[in-house]
Amino acid sequence: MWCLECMEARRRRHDSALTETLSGEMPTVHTMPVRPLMLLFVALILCLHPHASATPSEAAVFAQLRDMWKAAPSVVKLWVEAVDACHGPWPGVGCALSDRPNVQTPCSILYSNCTVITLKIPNGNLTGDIPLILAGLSNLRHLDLRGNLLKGRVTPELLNSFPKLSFLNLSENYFTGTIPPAQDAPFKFGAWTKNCFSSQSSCRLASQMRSIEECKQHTSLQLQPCVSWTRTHLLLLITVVLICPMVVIAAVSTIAVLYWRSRSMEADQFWQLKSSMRANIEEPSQPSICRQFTYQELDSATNGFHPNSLLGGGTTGFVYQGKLEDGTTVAVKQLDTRNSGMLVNDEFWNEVKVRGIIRHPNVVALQGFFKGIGGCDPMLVCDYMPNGSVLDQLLSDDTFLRWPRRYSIAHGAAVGLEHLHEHCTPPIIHGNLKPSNILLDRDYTARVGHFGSVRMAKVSHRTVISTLGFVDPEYGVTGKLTEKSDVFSYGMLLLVLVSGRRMLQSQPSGKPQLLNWMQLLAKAELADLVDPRLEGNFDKHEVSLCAQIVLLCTRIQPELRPTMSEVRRILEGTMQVPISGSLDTPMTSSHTSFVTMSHFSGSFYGTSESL
Ligand SMILES: Nc1ncnc2c1ncn2[C@@H]1O[C@H](COP(=O)(O)OP(=O)(O)OP(=O)(O)O)[C@@H](O)[C@H]1O
Repeated sequence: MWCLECMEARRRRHDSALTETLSGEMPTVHTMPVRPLMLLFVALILCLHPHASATPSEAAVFAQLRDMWKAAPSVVKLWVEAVDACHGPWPGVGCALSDRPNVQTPCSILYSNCTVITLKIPNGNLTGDIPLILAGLSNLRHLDLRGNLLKGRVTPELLNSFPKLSFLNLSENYFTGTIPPAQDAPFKFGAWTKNCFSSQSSCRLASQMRSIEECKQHTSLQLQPCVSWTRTHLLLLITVVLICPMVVIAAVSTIAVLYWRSRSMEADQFWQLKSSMRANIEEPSQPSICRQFTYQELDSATNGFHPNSLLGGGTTGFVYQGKLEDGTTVAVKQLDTRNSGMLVNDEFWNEVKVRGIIRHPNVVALQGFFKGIGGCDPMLVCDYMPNGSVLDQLLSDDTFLRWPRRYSIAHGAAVGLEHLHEHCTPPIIHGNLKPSNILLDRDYTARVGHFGSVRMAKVSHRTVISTLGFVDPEYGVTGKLTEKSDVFSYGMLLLVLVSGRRMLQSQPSGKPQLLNWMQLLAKAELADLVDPRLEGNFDKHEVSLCAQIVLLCTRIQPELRPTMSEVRRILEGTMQVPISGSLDTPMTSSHTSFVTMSHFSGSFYGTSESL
């Protein structure tokens, strides 16, 4: 469009038009007598200044504009093609000298370098978009196209193509889109009224525009739907604005309070736990661990005391295996008060509660009790020992206790008894120590079980004597149980561990073999004493120690028997066996001395007469 050939063609057309004009087609006014002179003058000027006009590019722009808008009843019709835009009487076009572009000047033929600075075509019925070729009027400062039928978008790019524009009047057209933001408009003054520009939100026309209906008639106006702010919306907005912060504040405070309370509860629990621990340590008599069971609990734990749950039984009742609701396996001992002569009174239960807090690796823990309400037998609930009792192990054909395990059981039972005698306040006397009451946990660690029940229940003399062989003969005389009674029983237990089950079997006479073995002990060879099932696989030194402890523990005079801590230390090898001045036979002698190792190297002397 702006090429040189194009402009040259126009130039030629322009020259021919001028020739035509000069040959007589000028308006009537020019047919006056001065006409030849004027034409001659113009021709002379044009000869002198062949380029005395708007710039070639501007001329080309106007040529196109005239082609484009010539149909419209506007000033464009008066643009005479034969005359340059800046020199001819072109209505609506204003020019200035190129070196003084700010001052509009009638660009007479005396001046050559003119440029278009003003274009005013108001109310000219111009249609279509703003022609982009207008950008060719690079010095345009004033553009007035108001009151036409122009439409389309006035984009920032279009406005930027008039870098020198200072006044723009596009009002009373049908432009759409949004009013260009002020920062995008290079001009100082802009007039946009009575168009179809929408507001920034694009939902309605901006102020001072035409009506929407009018715009819709002349344009393809499409507005985005507006959110109409009704009163309800406003109320909602106010509510949200007011309530949201309150809700947030309430939530934050609630969380803070809950957090603070949980922290203080944790602290309370910590101090409660700490003080309860202190109470347990400082007040061992507090029955905090031993709990009272209901009959239903124990009934369902033992599957209704089903025979399949029966573990064994003794003189004071039967023992059942049970499973509590929390999954703990327990041994439930039913106390047969009717047949055993046990007196189970308040004193008994108080004692049970005290015993219930004792926890030691060599003592079977008492977990709880049932008081025997409603004609039901009272019961004691203990830790279940998976490997049963020493009695079970020795009598069983399936299991066989090797010597190291027997020695460790002897040691464990001694430690357990020592704990009851010497570390509990007041000291606890077992009163019924025997192989069925030394129980074995999963690791075959010996645990003293069912301790104290004989003493606590004040059982009849007959009941205790029924465990003949293990009971201190002194008890038969005095009816009084002491720690030394337990020491005697321990001695007998040790004898059983060394010599095996033969001791536990009864003779046809009904007398336990054990008594015979006690008689034999004094004179028997060591090898004869040891359980033949061991087949000689035992530690001779340990067996000797055990034999000496048996003799020490079974002395007829209780005060000459060792304490359980002494027994434990002898077994551990941290204490020598006390040397007596003379040989003291067990059970028979009133002599106060201890036996020596030398007694085991040969024969034992003396007999057990009293049992
Ligand atoms: N806590 C336990 N865990 C596993 N088995 C046990 C437990 N207590 C007892 N038993 C089993 O029950 C058997 C009998 O125990 P119980 O205490 O009734 O015998 P006992 O001492 O002869 O009786 P009593 O003390 O009435 O004379 C034991 O030999 C053992 O097999």
